[in-house]
Amino acid sequence: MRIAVVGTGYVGLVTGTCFAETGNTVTCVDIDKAKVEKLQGGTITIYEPGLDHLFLRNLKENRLHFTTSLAEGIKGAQIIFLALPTPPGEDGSADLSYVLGVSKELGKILDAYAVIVDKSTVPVGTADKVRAAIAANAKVEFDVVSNPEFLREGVAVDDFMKPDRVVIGSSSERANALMQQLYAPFVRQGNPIIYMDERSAELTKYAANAFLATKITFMNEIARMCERLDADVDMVRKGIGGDERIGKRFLFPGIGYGGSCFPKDVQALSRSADEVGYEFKILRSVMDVNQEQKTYLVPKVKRFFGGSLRGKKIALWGLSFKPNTDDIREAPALYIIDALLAEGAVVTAFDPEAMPGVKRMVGDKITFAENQYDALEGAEALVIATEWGAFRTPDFDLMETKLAQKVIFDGRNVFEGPLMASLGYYYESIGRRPVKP
Ligand SMILES: NC(=O)C1=CN([C@@H]2O[C@H](COP(=O)(O)OP(=O)(O)OC[C@H]3O[C@@H](n4cnc5c(N)ncnc54)[C@H](O)[C@@H]3O)[C@@H](O)[C@H]2O)C=CC1
Ligand SMILES: O=C(O)[C@H]1O[C@H](OP(=O)(O)OP(=O)(O)OC[C@H]2O[C@@H](n3ccc(=O)[nH]c3=O)[C@H](O)[C@@H]2O)[C@H](O)[C@@H](O)[C@@H]1O
Repeated sequence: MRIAVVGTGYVGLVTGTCFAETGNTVTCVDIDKAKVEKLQGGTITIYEPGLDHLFLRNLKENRLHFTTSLAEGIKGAQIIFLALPTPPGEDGSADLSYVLGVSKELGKILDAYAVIVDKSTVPVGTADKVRAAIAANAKVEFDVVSNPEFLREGVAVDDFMKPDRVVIGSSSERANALMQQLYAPFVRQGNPIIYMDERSAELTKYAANAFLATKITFMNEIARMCERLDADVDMVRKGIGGDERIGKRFLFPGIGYGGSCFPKDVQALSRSADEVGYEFKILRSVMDVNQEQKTYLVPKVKRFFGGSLRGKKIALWGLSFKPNTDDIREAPALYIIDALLAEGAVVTAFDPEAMPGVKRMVGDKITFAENQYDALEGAEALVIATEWGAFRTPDFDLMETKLAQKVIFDGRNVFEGPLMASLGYYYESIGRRPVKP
C-alpha cells in the first residue's frame, strides 16, 4: 500500500517506519527542513530503542521516504496519517491549528480517493472538523478516520508492532476495509481491532490516558498514606496488583507522571468537560496531586539538612520524564531542579540521554557530569528522579568514594531498603519506611 504520514515526530516516525517494515511504501512529511534533511541522509532524529535499525533498513530498501512537500508526500497515497502536534492552548484545551491547517491544505491537493486518518490525540468532534476543513476545497471523495495511538515512548516500536488493541473510529465501510488490510500484520496474535464511531474513538484515547494517570496518582496517594501509617507501599502494590481486576501494571508510585501526553491529555479532557458543563472532579484532583508529587522529595531533603539547603551539594540522577527516552517535557526532574535552586542548593546532574535538552533550558545554573559517578563528587545527598537501568545496580564501592555522605532520596524506588541498610546509607524513598544507618 502507499501511505503518507504528515508530521514526523515521535508518533509520525515510528508509524511511518513500522508501516514500511510490513512492506508498505511510506512517505513522511514534515515542515521542519533540517529534520527532513537529516532523515533523508540516514540520521534518526529521536532516541527510541530499536527504531534506528528498522529506519535504516527501510530507507535502504526504498520503502521509506521523507519530504517537506505535502503535495509530493501524499501523491498516490491511499491512506494519509496525520501525526501532528496537538499542544495545550492557553486555556488547556487541545490546539487543533496544526491538524486543521493541514486538513485544509489536503482539500486543495487531493486528486484521488484517500482515507485521512487522524492519529493525533484530539478532542471529540475533531473528525467532523477535519472532514469539513477538507471538504471546503475537495474535488474528490475521501473518508476521515480516527485511529488514536497508544504507544509509549521508550518502547514505541514494540507497542506499535504488537499493540494491545487497535482502535478505529469510522463510519465508512470502504475506509474500514483499507484500515483492516493495513493493520492485519499487527494483529496476527489475536489482539483485536476495535471498530467504533469517530467520537467514541476520540474519547477512548483521552479516557485511556486519564485512567492511567489516575491509577498512578491513586498509588501516589496510597504511598503518602503508607508513610503516615508506617506501612510499605511495595507490599500494598503487590497485594492489590494480584487482583486481576486491578492488574499489576502502572501501580508504581514515584515523583509523579510527566511527559508530553499524560499532563496535556488530563488537562484537555478536564477542559472538554468544562465546555459541556460537566465538572470532572477526579481529574482536577489528579492534576493537583501530580503537581505536588513532582517536588515531593524536596521537603524531605530539606528536613534531613535541618531546614536549610543553602550551599548544600546535591547530585541528581535522571532528567528525562522516564527511562529510555531523551524527552524532558514535564519531567519531574526539572521541577526538582527549580525547587532545589530556589532553596540555595548546588546541583550536579547526570542523565544518559537528556542532558543536552536540559542544558538548553537551565544553562549554567546547574553542573552536568560526564557520568553517574562523577555527579556524586563531594555531594552531600543523591536524589534519583528517573529509573534508568544503569542506576539500578550501580558500583556501590565507587559511589562511596565519591559521595561526601551516604544519603539517598529516591523518587522512583529503585533500591531495596535492606540493601541500603546493609551498605550503611540514609535512604528515603516513596511510600516506604526510611532506612537509617
Ligand atoms: N509522543 C507520544 O508518545 C505520543 C503522542 N501522541 C499524540 O500524537 C500527536 C503527535 O505527537 P508527537 O509525535 O509526540 O509530536 P512531535 O512534536 O514529536 O511531532 C510533531 C511533528 O509534526 C511536525 N509538523 C508541525 N506542523 C506541521 C505541518 N504543518 N506539516 C507537517 N509537519 C508538521 C513537527 O515539525 C514535528 O516534527 C500528538 O497529538 C500527541 O498527543 C499519541 C500517542 C503517543
Ligand atoms: O498518549 C501518549 O503519548 C502515551 O502516553 C503514555 O506513554 P508515555 O507518556 O510515553 O509513558 P508512560 O510509560 O505511560 O509513563 C508516563 C509517566 O508516568 C510515570 N509512571 C508510569 C507508570 C507507573 O506505574 N508509575 C509512574 O509514575 C512515568 O514515570 C512517566 O513519567 C501512555 O502510556 C501511552 O499509552 C500513550 O500512548
